[in-house]
Amino acid sequence: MKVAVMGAGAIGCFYGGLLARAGAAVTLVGRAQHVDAVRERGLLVEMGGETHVVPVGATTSANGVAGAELVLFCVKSGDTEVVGAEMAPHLAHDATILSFQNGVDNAARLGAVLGRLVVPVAVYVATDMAGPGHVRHHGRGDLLIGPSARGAEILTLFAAAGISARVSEDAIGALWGKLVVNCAYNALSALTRMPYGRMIRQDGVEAVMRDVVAECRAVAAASGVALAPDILDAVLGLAAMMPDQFSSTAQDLRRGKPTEIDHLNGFVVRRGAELGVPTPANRVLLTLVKAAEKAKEG
Ligand SMILES: NC(=O)C1=CN([C@@H]2O[C@H](COP(=O)(O)OP(=O)(O)OC[C@H]3O[C@@H](n4cnc5c(N)ncnc54)[C@H](OP(=O)(O)O)[C@@H]3O)[C@@H](O)[C@H]2O)C=CC1
Ligand SMILES: CC(C)(CO)C(=O)C(=O)O
Repeated sequence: MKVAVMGAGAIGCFYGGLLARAGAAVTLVGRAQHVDAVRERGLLVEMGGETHVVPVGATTSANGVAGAELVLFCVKSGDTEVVGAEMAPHLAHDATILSFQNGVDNAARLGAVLGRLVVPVAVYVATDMAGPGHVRHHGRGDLLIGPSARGAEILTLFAAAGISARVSEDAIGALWGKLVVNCAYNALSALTRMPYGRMIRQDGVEAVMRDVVAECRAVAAASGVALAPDILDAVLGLAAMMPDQFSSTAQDLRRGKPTEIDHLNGFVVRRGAELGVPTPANRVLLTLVKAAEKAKEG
């Protein structure tokens, strides 16, 4: 299967790199600094104490998706519409498009831009970019993929690359579960500039997290989504599992990059307003992160 990765960052380089290493024909579409490095010496995939040098196609142009049967869509949530529109004219009519993004509505939003089905994927991994064309794996890697006509073929491709994946009717439900975790941790870690272990021990923080989760539950229920009954325990337990982790929102803010907060707490606030469900705790976190994004602009 010919594969294209739209958005060669931490997620795109990791999964694109694993597929290419297993022999798939992969093209990464990314920014010039990554594309230049990959063309010069291959993609570096650092995992399990080893660094693999993976030869893989790379381009800065959205026409890199042309002819791909499978497209992994890996840009941040705020870029979905713009990047979707860039790649739309180049897509094969029968390409299968997988949204490898956090947030619960990226596949639907991209599908609206492209006028076709986009398959949601819940991505359970921790990766980051260590430098140009150099991705680093920190844990997990398994995928829950929504149904598509090519589901079996995709699983075979991923299995050959050592990627653990399964097809599920409930990928969106799984993304809601991730959303609740993100709503509870991302903004608070960004605003306190603390990793989860320290953050949750601060006075009042756990109580705020409980309020955030309760609001997410109410919005999910009003949306017809049943979250796991033990979601609160799972959320609170994550701090002990990842005590040194800073949220991606904290990392984005520190680097002066736009965060995905509009698609995390922001999504819950918007959906709550549509459904008449109050979301004051999520709204405060959203407002403070949006204001903090502006702080660097002076
Ligand atoms: N990293 C992780 O461990 C996990 C991430 N996710 C989710 O995966 C998604 C992707 O995250 P992640 O990979 O970390 O993000 P990154 O920012 O590392 O990767 C996205 C890349 O796409 C690039 N890009 C944006 N627009 C274009 C364009 N028009 N043409 C070419 N390249 C473009 C970005 O460049 P630029 O920054 O210059 O715009 C960036 O390099 C997010 O929704 C995230 O929440 C989910 C699970 C874990
Ligand atoms: C799971 C969590 C909260 C881990 O940091 C994450 O997805 C993020 O930082 O965006």
